[in-house]
Amino acid sequence: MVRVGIVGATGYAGAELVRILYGHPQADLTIITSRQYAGKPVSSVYPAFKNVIDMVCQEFSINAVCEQADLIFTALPHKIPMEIVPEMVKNGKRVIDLSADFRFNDPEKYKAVYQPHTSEDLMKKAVYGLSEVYFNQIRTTDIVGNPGCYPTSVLLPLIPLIKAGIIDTDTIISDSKSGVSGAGRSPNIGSLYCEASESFKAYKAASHRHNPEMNEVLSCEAGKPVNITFVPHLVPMSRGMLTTTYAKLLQNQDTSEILDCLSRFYKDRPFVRVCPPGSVPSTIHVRGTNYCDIGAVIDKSNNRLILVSAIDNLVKGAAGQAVQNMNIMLEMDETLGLDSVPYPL
Ligand SMILES: NC(=O)C1=CN([C@@H]2O[C@H](COP(=O)(O)OP(=O)(O)OC[C@H]3O[C@@H](n4cnc5c(N)ncnc54)[C@H](OP(=O)(O)O)[C@@H]3O)[C@@H](O)[C@H]2O)C=CC1
Ligand SMILES: CC(=O)N[C@@H](CCC(=O)OP(=O)(O)O)C(=O)O
Repeated sequence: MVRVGIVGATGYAGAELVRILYGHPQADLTIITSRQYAGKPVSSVYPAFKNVIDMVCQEFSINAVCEQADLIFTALPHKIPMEIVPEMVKNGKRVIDLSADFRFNDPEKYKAVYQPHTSEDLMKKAVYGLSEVYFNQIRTTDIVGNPGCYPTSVLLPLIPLIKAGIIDTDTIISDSKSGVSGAGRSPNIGSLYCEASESFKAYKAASHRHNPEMNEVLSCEAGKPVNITFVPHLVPMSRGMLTTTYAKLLQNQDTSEILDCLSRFYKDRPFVRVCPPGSVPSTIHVRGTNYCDIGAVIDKSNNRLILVSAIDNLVKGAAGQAVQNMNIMLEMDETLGLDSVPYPL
């Protein structure tokens, strides 16, 4: 059993961590923190947990968290984890951070998107937690920068094909649609029912903060600079993310060669499911699960590949992938705590 703690347990990603870790057979959830709900049971914030998880939230303190947990999840807004995670690591703790603070390798890139980093050394040591791709590095690290939800859905279909030299990396366009929980639980006008329901909008076209995160990883995998065009959209559903990616093929491959390449790359990875020829994924089929479903179609008239990937932004896009990373770090079965049977609809 490993003692685990969650800092920021009452946000959407934190609550999803509570749900998954509470049911994890090898994790003992010992401490959950929140400033607003300190002293209150998490079930008073999320009534679905009533009589199941009535654990009380504590005020955050480094000492309390380090005393009570050996592996810590931080599910806080960007820019806060870099102030507290170094102290946790100094105390010998292993940390999985869900924010962007430990995702980048290059401090200048982090600074360009967020602000100057206050813990550059640790940032450089951290491993990017895209579980299927960085499995071996995750096993031995003390600090994981869990990927953003959009990057997870964009990178998983692209990386095998880039590594195989199948697509022209100068022609990549990704178009993602996210459920509203992607914006977190803090009140903001864009998440209001009247603003988000019965509407479907693009935002931050070619200027979203996840674009540099994707570019850094893709450039590293391609061994040359890759700059993709990325446009996120908000769709009126609470959770789920669908990404459609377009890229020119370098040769005249057919769909079965693309699907074979993806299937080979992910053959030992239980959470990536490659769709059969002629079908593409839907968010409903991954809802509440840690799966990333991927489908491929070729537009023969343009020799253009179309990849469609679906994840649940709160699970594979955040808490589920974080627990998958914990399993990998602790050399446990990757699927522990994440293997419940998906809802059929
Ligand atoms: N939502 C999603 O789909 C995804 C989220 N993430 C990342 O996960 C992290 C959490 O996101 P999400 O759950 O959506 O956000 P929420 O806004 O829903 O939750 C944020 C949490 O952090 C706590 N918090 C807020 N401000 C502070 C502060 N100044 N100091 C300490 N604690 C604070 C809040 O609790 P309290 O105010 O009570 O302390 C709350 O528990 C973010 O870094 C986000 O980028 C990553 C991928 C997907
Ligand atoms: C729908 C929506 O608003 N999504 C968020 C991104 C989701 C996310 O949590 O990304 P980080 O982990 O990098 O914060 C946004 O566009 O800002």
